[in-house]
Amino acid sequence: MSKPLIELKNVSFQYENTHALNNISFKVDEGDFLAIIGPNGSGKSTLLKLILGLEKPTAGEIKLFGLASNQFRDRELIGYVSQKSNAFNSAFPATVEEVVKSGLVKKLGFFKQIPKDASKKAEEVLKAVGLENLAKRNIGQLSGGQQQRVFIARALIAEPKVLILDEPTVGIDHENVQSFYDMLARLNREQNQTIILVTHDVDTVSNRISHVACLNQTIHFHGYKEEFDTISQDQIDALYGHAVRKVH
Ligand SMILES: Nc1ncnc2c1ncn2[C@@H]1O[C@H](COP(=O)(O)OP(=O)(O)OP(=O)(O)O)[C@@H](O)[C@H]1O
Repeated sequence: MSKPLIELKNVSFQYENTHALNNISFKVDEGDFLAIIGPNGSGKSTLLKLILGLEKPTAGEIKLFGLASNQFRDRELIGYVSQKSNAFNSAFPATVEEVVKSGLVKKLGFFKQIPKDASKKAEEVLKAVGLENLAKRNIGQLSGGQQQRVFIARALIAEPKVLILDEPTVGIDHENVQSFYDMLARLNREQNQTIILVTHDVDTVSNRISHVACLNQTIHFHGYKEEFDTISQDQIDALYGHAVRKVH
């Protein structure tokens, strides 16, 4: 069997005054679409920071592509889109295509030339996120939801094995949230793109994901989405208050 792409074993993390994560263990295999859910302050962003190597665990072990996190060098294999990406004003002087191509800089290094087939690759990833007709448009003239798709395309052009998204639908209206998650589900299904998604939209996203992790300092549930469906709303309320709604 192939190695998990990401594996956490008994990971804990402490900020100076806050014990943010306690004894977290789970793994992500190729092709998984994992939603991490939990109330505000439950440690979701901290967990992503640890996976991205921006913070080191206080205890426990993180393995990326079978290697201990501190020995892992191919950081471009992990694409990341933060929750505040969609913040260009209408005068920002770059086209959608240019923003997407800038995603190659991380992969190639700052001084390498952008390859000749970059435009073709940009076209492919823009198609994957459903924005092929907006390549020449100024980025600032796109809606928040469209800008967020551009940032996903920008991450995808570097061909990451894992795509990590931190609350990507913040500020996007309900209708566009649906089609945004459809787009992610297509990437996962048709291109076997492994996705880790931090979200509060568990009801909207639940029929598109393969796994769920419920986090509140520690992992209260991790498993297949079908198992998650068997947990009652009362049990979820006990853990999260009313922060998480499950709708079948
Ligand atoms: N840089 C920091 N220094 C000290 N404490 C921090 C820092 N960042 C986060 N914390 C604390 O760690 C805990 C977890 O925060 P984190 O941002 O990971 O939660 P979250 O689940 O992502 O929250 P939200 O849903 O509000 O984004 C919180 O108690 C928070 O106040």
